[in-house]
Amino acid sequence: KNLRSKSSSPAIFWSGRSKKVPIFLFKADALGCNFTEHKSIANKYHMSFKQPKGDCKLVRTLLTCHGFKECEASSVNYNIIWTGSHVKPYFLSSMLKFQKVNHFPRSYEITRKDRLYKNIEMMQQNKGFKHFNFVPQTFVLPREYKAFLFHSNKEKCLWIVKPTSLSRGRGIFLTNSPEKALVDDNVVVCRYIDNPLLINGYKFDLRLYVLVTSFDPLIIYLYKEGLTRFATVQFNKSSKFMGDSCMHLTNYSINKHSSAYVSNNDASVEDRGSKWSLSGLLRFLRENHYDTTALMMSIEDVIIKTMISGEFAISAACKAFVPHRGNCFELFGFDILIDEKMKPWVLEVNLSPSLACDAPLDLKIKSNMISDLLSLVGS
Ligand SMILES: Nc1ncnc2c1ncn2[C@@H]1O[C@H](COP(=O)(O)OP(=O)(O)OP(=O)(O)O)[C@@H](O)[C@H]1O
Repeated sequence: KNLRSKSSSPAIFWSGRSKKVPIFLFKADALGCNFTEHKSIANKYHMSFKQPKGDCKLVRTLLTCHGFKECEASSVNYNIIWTGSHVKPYFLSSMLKFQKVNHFPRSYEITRKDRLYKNIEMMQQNKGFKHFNFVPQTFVLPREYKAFLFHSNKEKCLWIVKPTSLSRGRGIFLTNSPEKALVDDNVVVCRYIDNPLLINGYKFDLRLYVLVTSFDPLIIYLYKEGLTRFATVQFNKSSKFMGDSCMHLTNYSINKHSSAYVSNNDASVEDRGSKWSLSGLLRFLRENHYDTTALMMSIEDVIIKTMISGEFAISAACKAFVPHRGNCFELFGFDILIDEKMKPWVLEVNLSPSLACDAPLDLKIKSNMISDLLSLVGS
């Protein structure tokens, strides 16, 4: 019902979740349309830096450039639905063989912080802790406050508290006193990784793009390029600096407000300023004698294991609601922290990772990535 309630603009519809998320349906004009010319399109944007605004703008622009037309949400004659959130089961079950939607049912099993940890914890119990020890220990408060107190009293350490209802670093704080983690809001509290790998003294994390085209069998693609996001204050693990979010959080949305944020207006330079590309980072690490092949192998390993932890629930939901094997695909944004022992930690898996292009480097990486994704999904 909600999916079909019209908004003021005829082509944009709203799904009925707490956050209002636009849903776009597209129809291919030309049969056999593909995205093999995506590089020239990406370059065109790059050169003129015609910045697509908002997440769906990039997808919409790429699709319209390739002959797709946005169609009425009431249309049953569409090729692809692109939406920021899940679509309802009844909608999925009406899909025809050639139609695609950019989410799997129940993929929140890996994109919700609490569900992700519970699923990984289950794998730790069933398959051996050491094989699935790549997500920081997590408690959901107030529900698990007792268990949290028990663990935090056993071993003194730093915890990072994150409100479940907020994103982009909002409301996050560090604490070494467990009772301070109990606030009015529902939160997840995670063991703080206090030995991050540093570059020039700064903490960073990775945003990697992972496409799943099937959960049964599991088919995962890791995009070759990604983003490296730096904190803007040099790292110091002393509890004196616990309150400095520009030291401990690497979110762009937090650090962009810092006077120390260095933006990079040249997309051909990939290791300058507060945001680098993944390849810029790997080049820097290689030059400094780190084993980047081993690092990427362990990153692939944790990505695959993360997907395996949600595989059972998601493929069961697919069996129940998705009529054809190729109807669903999904792009996930993995946030990965590397510690000083070169061990990757999965901090979070983002549903509908941001496709906003605030800098030329974002545009270059994200437009190429989305073009490749659409080519792959459409082939
Ligand atoms: N367990 C941890 N140990 C060390 N640093 C962490 C940990 N968890 C989060 N961080 C830092 O805090 C930042 C924000 O955390 P996280 O991405 O989980 O929160 P968020 O506000 O939900 O962000 P997003 O907008 O990506 O959803 C991360 O980018 C990372 O720099």
